[in-house]
Amino acid sequence: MTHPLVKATELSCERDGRLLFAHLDIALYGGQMLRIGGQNGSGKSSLLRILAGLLEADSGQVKREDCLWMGHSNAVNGLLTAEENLAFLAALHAPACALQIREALKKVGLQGFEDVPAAQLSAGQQQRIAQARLHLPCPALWLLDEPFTALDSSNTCELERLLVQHCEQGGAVILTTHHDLGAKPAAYFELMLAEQVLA
Ligand SMILES: Nc1ncnc2c1ncn2[C@@H]1O[C@H](COP(=O)(O)OP(=O)(O)OP(=O)(O)O)[C@@H](O)[C@H]1O
Repeated sequence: MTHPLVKATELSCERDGRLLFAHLDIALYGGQMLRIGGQNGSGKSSLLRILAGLLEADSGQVKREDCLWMGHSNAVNGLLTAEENLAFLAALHAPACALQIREALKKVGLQGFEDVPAAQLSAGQQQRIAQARLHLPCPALWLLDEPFTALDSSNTCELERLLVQHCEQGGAVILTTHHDLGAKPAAYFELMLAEQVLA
């Protein structure tokens, strides 16, 4: 193994007077997947946001490579078409040409919807626009917050397959999900957050 794509040391986080986690160490290498689990409000999204650099921990350190972030809200703009949205999201990492964008939309089943404003698409279709980013050139480390929300069973299976393939090709995935994964890479780990209350 070389160096980890993300390494967190001694992380602690408290929100609204509640200790969510403390002294947490995480190191994830290429080829590995980590699922962060736990009940609603246990701190899964908070931890993922800290790993992505979107939220500051109360203590501890995070070192990581560039990452692809997909949050709870899919960052899709209802006024833009599916194609325009994906072009915008792709450009956060590497600009993609029109052909690549159309191919990626096709891979998530949005062929024929390229020119439709996202506001006129269903929640699952909007989620699939965001998911299409995973079919374009992007960083090796993927941080995904509840990526299966609003996806039907066939798209759920397809996304699971894609995540496994990404790990098998040397990428790494950290995700939060309440969904039981049907497909996992060989190097699969789970971190369950438990609710803790400050004394
Ligand atoms: N913006 C915020 N400001 C203050 N507290 C917050 C904020 N967002 C979340 N919290 C608190 O942090 C705690 C953990 O929230 P978080 O969203 O990390 O949990 P979660 O495990 O991802 O929950 P869920 O499964 O419902 O998505 C909750 O008690 C919540 O009230």
